[in-house]
Amino acid sequence: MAKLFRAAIMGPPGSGKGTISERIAQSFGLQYLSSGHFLRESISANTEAGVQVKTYVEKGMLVPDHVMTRLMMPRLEKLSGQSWLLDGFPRTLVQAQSLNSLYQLDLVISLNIPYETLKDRLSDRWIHPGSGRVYNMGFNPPRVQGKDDITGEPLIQHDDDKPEALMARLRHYKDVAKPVIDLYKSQGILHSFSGTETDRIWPYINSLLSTKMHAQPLDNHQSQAP
Ligand SMILES: Nc1nc2c(ncn2[C@@H]2O[C@H](COP(=O)(O)OP(=O)(O)O)[C@@H](O)[C@H]2O)c(=O)[nH]1
Ligand SMILES: Nc1ncnc2c1ncn2[C@@H]1O[C@H](COP(=O)(O)OP(=O)(O)O)[C@@H](O)[C@H]1O
Repeated sequence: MAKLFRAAIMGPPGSGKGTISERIAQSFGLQYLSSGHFLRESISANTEAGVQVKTYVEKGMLVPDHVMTRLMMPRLEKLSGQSWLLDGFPRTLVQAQSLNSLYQLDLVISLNIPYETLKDRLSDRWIHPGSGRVYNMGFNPPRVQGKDDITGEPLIQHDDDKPEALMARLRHYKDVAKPVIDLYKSQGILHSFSGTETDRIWPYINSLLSTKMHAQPLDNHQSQAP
């Protein structure tokens, strides 16, 4: 059996993390964990964590590090025998250090997408709040306008995806992400991809993952016959 593979994807809001993660999960069988999805799930289930994080998420502010770590770690522990891909976590240096103390990542993907592209995409982004499924009216529209493909429920737009909130969000993202990116660069596991179209970036990510996952040394303990 191949060794476990652990990856994270980083990039500003709208850079295509969710879209690319879905392709990675499908093509390579990694478990996909999205911090934003877990947060929204806790909020709609009205759990203790959900009550704690609601105001931050609604205002587009970062949830405090210790709350985020407490939300994510148990979910990673449950996946102890599996390969996974993290989206949206770690977002700060403190979160990255907490993660590092428990798991060594094999690969971090960083997406660099021009501001104008992000602005256009997010103003066209519609979400199914129950599942986190993401649509774009030009790129991947729902089958029926304004309705989720699976449940038929209405789609919504996040207030913080509107252009007036976006510039501040992107600036903030850059400030917070820089030390995290530097950390992963210094560990030699950071791979950056630039471009304006997911479909053009995807083949490079696909080929990187194929190489990296096949290059993983076999785990002798698990591969030996009993
Ligand atoms: N026009 C266009 N839209 C895209 C492309 N890639 C992703 N999107 C859309 O852009 C929005 C942001 O993508 P998403 O994966 O949610 O980004 P995230 O915020 O980084 O997770 C969504 O509405 C996607 O459907 C692309 O190459 N072109
Ligand atoms: N790792 C994190 N640390 C702190 N807050 C987070 C984290 N991940 C998500 N959030 C919160 O959840 C919101 C939605 O996150 P996400 O779905 O990743 O959207 P986006 O990529 O559009 O920022 C963020 O605006 C922030 O409030």
